[in-house]
Amino acid sequence: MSHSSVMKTSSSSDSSRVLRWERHLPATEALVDLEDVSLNFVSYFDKTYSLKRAALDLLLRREAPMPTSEFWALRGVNLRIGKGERIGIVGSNGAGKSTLLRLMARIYPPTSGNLRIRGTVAPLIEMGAGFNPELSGTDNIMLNGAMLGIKRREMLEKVDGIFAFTGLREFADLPLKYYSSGMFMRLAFAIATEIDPDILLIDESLGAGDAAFVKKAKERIMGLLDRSNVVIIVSHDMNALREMCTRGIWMRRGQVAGDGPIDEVIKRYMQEEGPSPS
Ligand SMILES: Nc1ncnc2c1ncn2[C@@H]1O[C@H](COP(=O)(O)OP(=O)(O)OP(=O)(O)O)[C@@H](O)[C@H]1O
Repeated sequence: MSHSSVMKTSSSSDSSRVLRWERHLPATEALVDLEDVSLNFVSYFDKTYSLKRAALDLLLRREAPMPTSEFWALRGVNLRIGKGERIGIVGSNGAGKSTLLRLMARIYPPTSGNLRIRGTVAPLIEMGAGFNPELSGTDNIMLNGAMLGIKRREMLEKVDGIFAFTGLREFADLPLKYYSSGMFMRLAFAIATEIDPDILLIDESLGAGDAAFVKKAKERIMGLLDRSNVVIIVSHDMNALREMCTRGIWMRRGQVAGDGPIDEVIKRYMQEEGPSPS
């Protein structure tokens, strides 16, 4: 990569240190470019609104309460990701990691800021999205291909390779609802990687397979990198992230608290938010 990088520590508004990797990747070279992106979830349920109160409101012909709570799951996120980068996203529960991935998959639009994604995106995000439990394995492969914008003929040529990689050929005609979660995960992973996306988004799912499959999956991710694809992984498995990623992004309360070499970011994250030694 042509851009240079410098590690810096600065102070954020909540006075905790923010680790930044000053990157000089021009916007034209970025496959993923987030500029001051924020995302707000509005809850349409007032949690204190009980059945009793609803009945009273109805009886007294009072207006039901308007949606009250809103929550910023992402705040002012700036990120630029270039070809060949393998990103590991770390952070505590609820920090915004999965939301960030869903935003990059264009499942959620940003509430404010700019999001630019260039190239094909294969999201391995949640088991279920893009799959139909009533259809066979083969039909689900075709369905996913259609959703990812792959031509039917092109996808048909990939079916064999997908079953070879997963070892699930004998289950090709079985409806997906009879697959175990491990089998399902294999299929989803094989589809997402077989189409050779420019950007592969993975949420935790790597941990779900048996050891042999996890090894094969890691090799495939490394192969994607050789072809300069971008791989972005959300995981709580620090060892897997150290092994597979080059750059770490640490999310804290919806904000980027650290961005830099994976080892450095994990070290700082564990120091500040990791389990305290007993
Ligand atoms: N669809 C939604 N509607 C409302 N709030 C949501 C929605 N999705 C996520 N959130 C909230 O946004 C915050 C960030 O959630 P997110 O799933 O991104 O966290 P995470 O860092 O991936 O956590 P974990 O490690 O537990 O998976 C959480 O407080 C969560 O409750």
